[in-house]
Amino acid sequence: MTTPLSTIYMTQEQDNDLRATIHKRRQQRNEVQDRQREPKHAKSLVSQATAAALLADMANATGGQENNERMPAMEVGRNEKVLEFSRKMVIKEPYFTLSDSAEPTLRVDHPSDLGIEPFDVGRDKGVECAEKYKTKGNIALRQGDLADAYSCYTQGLGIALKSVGNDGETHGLASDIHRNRSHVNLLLGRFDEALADALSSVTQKTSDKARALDAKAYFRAGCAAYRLEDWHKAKKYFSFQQQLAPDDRDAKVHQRKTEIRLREQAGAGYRFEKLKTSLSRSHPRVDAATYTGSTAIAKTTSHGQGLFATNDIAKGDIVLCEKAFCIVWAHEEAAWTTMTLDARDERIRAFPAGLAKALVQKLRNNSSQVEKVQALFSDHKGLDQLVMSDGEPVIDTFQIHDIICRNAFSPGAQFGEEDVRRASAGLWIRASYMNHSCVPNTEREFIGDLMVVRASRDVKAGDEITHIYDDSNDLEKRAESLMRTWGFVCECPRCLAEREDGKVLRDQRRVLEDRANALIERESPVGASRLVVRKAENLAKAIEGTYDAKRYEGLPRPALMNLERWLVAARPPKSKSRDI
Ligand SMILES: C[S@@+](CC[C@H](N)C(=O)[O-])C[C@H]1O[C@@H](n2cnc3c(N)ncnc32)[C@H](O)[C@@H]1O
Repeated sequence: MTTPLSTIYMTQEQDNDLRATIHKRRQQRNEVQDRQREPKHAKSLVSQATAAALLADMANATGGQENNERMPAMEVGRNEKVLEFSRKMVIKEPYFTLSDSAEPTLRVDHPSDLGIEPFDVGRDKGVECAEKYKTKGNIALRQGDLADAYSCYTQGLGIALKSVGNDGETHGLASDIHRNRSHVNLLLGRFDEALADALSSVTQKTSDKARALDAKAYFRAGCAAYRLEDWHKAKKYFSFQQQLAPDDRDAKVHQRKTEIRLREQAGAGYRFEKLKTSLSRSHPRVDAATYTGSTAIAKTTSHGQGLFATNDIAKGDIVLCEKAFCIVWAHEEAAWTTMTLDARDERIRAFPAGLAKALVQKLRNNSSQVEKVQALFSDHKGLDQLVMSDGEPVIDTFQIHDIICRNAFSPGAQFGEEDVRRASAGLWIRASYMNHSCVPNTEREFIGDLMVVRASRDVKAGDEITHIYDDSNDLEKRAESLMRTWGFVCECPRCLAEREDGKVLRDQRRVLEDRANALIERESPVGASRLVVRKAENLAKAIEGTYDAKRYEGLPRPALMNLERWLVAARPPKSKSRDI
């Protein structure tokens, strides 16, 4: 990435302040940790516990607050209320604890530790009960309460499915609920289940009504597959929809869109200009497929896995185009940076916590996507296969933290100013396999969340595809950043040559480069006087002189690049030079 995502440079004073705060917090937490907690058994709470009562109870038990004072609803991140007071919560192995600022807190270690008491629809049994849940779900959906709608449909479905086979009516009811829940799942971003629900709802009956409902189900299946970027499946389901509802315009539009995605996936047909014009602050994500190009993931000799060219790629050609797996833009509500102190090396780093949250949520919602993220490089090994618990994938958030630190990219400030506190960050899975080189063979640009990687020189089949993680010309700064953010020492030919130069020569080159940059900034190349051009030429010669011809054979001379560009623009064409 051009700007390392998780490296922040602070003054010594800021660093000390932050460390002091963290150590104070740790101490406070250690002090309160030994205080007696009030463990309570779940059963003693559940019977009468609404969230409000539970929280008030907790406040009394731990904080000694007044009876009428209620704890605020549990906070996650920034004042985000996740417990609703209208619902009954059940907490497995509940216990109260004190936060690091000694506030009474309810501790839940995993989302599956928190259950929501089912809605009660009265004494009805069987089909009537399922019907009531369906109606309640429909009302919740109309009111935009997706969580309640989901919960009602799920309960209704559980009952309806048990009655399948007894009579056709009940089967129809299960289909209806599956179809409705598929819609809710699409809205909730739960695409795996949306797809499964949609397909389960298909009746294959031949009445007009049944065909219309099946068309709707296939539409939802197509949309879910589209969002999972499974274009072949999406095309199949949209075509089933079209067969059942030939006049449906939506089906045609989606079918056409999916065909465009398939062409993009095959590498024939990105319309970059159109994609650029489709972007805005409110629509910062492109509707496009990923093209993995002539690339394959394989083991490198010394730095884990890498990306390799499977064909020759000419300079300027596309190596790969990848849509972000998950991205949070700086201007979005979800953007949020935290400072983390890594216990492994005691370093403080800025971390895109908003991206971590969005990624964990996406994975929890779609277990089919978990393993390809877990397979990405991280120091904290975590889980290497999908583990399910209570129907949900287990996500090791420490592993996700590490994966983000090592693999996330910054797509640049495409929609306004950014700073370290609110910076755009995303995860591109295929591109994550590209290792670093200070003499890379690719360069990249972003169109919204589409990363376009092109060859910056000719690449031969079998070559490793690399990009530059930190493009500083200063060896020390670059090495520090590569170690701090990605944990390795670069052994590329450029680093070896610069190390061999020694500090004195490198410093000398840097002074000359600074002078060259100052000249470039001061003087426009257009109409520059001969004196200034001569000065620039002398500087270029001096910089060139710091590069040992043998040591730098075949290597770029980055300290010269800006000045050379300036000289090309400044040197007057031959016809004019006669006039001077
Ligand atoms: C984004 S991942 C690259 C893919 C990774 N090699 C893998 O096995 O999946 C970044 C990590 O790869 C390793 N890496 C990348 N470039 C390297 C290089 N030039 N030399 C040594 N290790 C490198 C470092 O461990 C770094 O943290």
